[in-house]
Amino acid sequence: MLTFVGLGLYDLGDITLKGLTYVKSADVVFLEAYTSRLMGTDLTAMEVFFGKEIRVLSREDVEQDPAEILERAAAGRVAFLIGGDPMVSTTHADLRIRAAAAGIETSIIHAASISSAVCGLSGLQNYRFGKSCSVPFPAGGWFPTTPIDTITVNLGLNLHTLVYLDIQDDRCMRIPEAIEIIEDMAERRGVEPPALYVGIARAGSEHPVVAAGSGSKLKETDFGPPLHVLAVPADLHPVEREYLETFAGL
Ligand SMILES: C[S@@+](CC[C@H](N)C(=O)[O-])C[C@H]1O[C@@H](n2cnc3c(N)ncnc32)[C@H](O)[C@@H]1O
Repeated sequence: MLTFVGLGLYDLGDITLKGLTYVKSADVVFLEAYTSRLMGTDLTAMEVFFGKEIRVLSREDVEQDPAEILERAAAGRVAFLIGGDPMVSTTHADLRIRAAAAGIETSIIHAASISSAVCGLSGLQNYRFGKSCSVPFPAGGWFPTTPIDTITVNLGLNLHTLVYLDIQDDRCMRIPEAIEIIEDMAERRGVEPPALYVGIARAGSEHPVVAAGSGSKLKETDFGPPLHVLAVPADLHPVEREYLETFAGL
């Protein structure tokens, strides 16, 4: 049995009761911390909380060589832990398909996702979002411009864009850096950079920071520690504008 268990957004209080019950009954517990991360806890605290040893998996373990996960799931109850909701902006659909092809029973225990938390914290209406995108750290000569293309297409359709920020082993991208990169991409593509952003830090924590404004304003805003995410709004509905004025300093 392979169960994908969402951990929610910030700390150990965010897993659902269903998720907690399953993890406590699991024979093996795996954690992937490369698509998202709970910044309000750490591995040791998680092991104590669940009363289980947790094996941390790399992207290669999951996407290229999942044989061990599948073998353990064929023999017993495996909990596969993922930040947020397990199938939102991850590639774990592939692992679930592989498990099904191997005759292994699978299930998903959902949890809060950044994709819905952004709507609550910003007031941007969820049905007005277009395709989302991710801003990666530039590496060597590699400087993709896909995010600005996605934002530009969405703005042309009057749709909001959710912009995920890169997570690496030793660093998580912050809002000011992401805006700098998006503006650089816009210049390379010869398009106008977004006039308005909403930046959100530590959704799910007691004190998330939410700020709306121009690129130059948000680059000067102190959002505190990661995780950070951005939204690029399309034309604001009057209620969206009022919400941002009330809760995000627009
Ligand atoms: C690739 S998405 C994975 C989404 C996850 N499966 C979910 O449902 O929430 C991860 C990105 O979302 C953003 N993110 C996730 N959790 C966050 C949080 N609590 N606060 C702010 N941004 C967050 C960060 O930009 C992070 O790099």
